Amino acid sequence: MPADILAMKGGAPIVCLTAYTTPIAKLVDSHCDLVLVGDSVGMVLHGLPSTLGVTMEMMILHGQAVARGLSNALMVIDMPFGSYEESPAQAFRSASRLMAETGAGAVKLEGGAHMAETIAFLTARGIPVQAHIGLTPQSVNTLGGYKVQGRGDSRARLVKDAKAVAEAGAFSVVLEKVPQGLADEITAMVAIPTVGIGAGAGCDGQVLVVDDMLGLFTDFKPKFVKRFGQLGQEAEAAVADYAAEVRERSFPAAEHSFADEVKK
Ligand SMILES: Nc1nc(=O)c2c([nH]1)NC[C@@H]1CN(c3ccc(C(=O)N[C@@H](CCC(=O)O)C(=O)O)cc3)CN21
Ligand SMILES: CC(C)C(=O)C(=O)O
Ligand SMILES: [Mg+2]
Repeated sequence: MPADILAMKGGAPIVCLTAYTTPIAKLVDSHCDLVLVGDSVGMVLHGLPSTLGVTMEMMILHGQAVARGLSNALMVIDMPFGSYEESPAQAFRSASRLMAETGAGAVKLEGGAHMAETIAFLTARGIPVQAHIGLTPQSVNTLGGYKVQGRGDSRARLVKDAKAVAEAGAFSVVLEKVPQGLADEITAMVAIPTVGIGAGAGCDGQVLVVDDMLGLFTDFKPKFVKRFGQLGQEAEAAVADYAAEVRERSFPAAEHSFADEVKK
């Protein structure tokens, strides 16, 4: 429940990973407090160039798949670009649909002070909201790239954003690509847990894209990613071995094949 996450403020670090499919949800469920069906799914699984092309239909399909794999962690689902920014009413229609059709326990949306009214509108109507500030990938075109946020002039604005989403009723806030000192300051200041991605070790929790931390990609490694595995390399080596064995007819072996008659 979102209330359990809120209660972890200042306590044991909140563990969060993304998941987009049932098998990965099953794998991460018992280890995580929170599992995020991120709109990063568009870039990670569908080959989109950014998260802007992700649709409600994609989020619902992946949300349903993840829900089938979870029995422990709280499922949070990203609201896709264009599904909530226009008005609180539009956000309620989209968020209620995401929750009703997937069984998610909360939604996440990008934005600070300018989304506070929407966050208050949703929470007042039974929809727990996780906010996401700092580097908000759905705004990549106005931010001018996937850059660190909150240095220099924008520092004070980020502090205001964190306060605004907390006061609006968000049960938690994701801080993405924020300098660690600023993340520490925000964490100390707001009453809700901060979940960092590229925001230092002082946050109340951490989140990563599961494919990144598994090392499934060999071509994408932002500074904030640590590869806890090398699954991409392992997978490629396995595919190469398969191809070689097919070409030399050593696979399939007798043990993978069926006799014409079963011996009595
Ligand atoms: N696989 C994956 N992991 C993510 O963390 C992630 C996604 N996809 N897609 C949605 C957003 C986009 N995010 C991104 C995308 C790119 C960078 C990146 O390229 N960072 C570079 C520097 C780029 C720059 O400064 O312009 C880095 O080294 O951190 C970081 C986060 C985070 N999210
Ligand atoms: C990286 C996390 C915070 C996210 O928003 C996503 O996966 O879409
Ligand atoms: Mg996202």
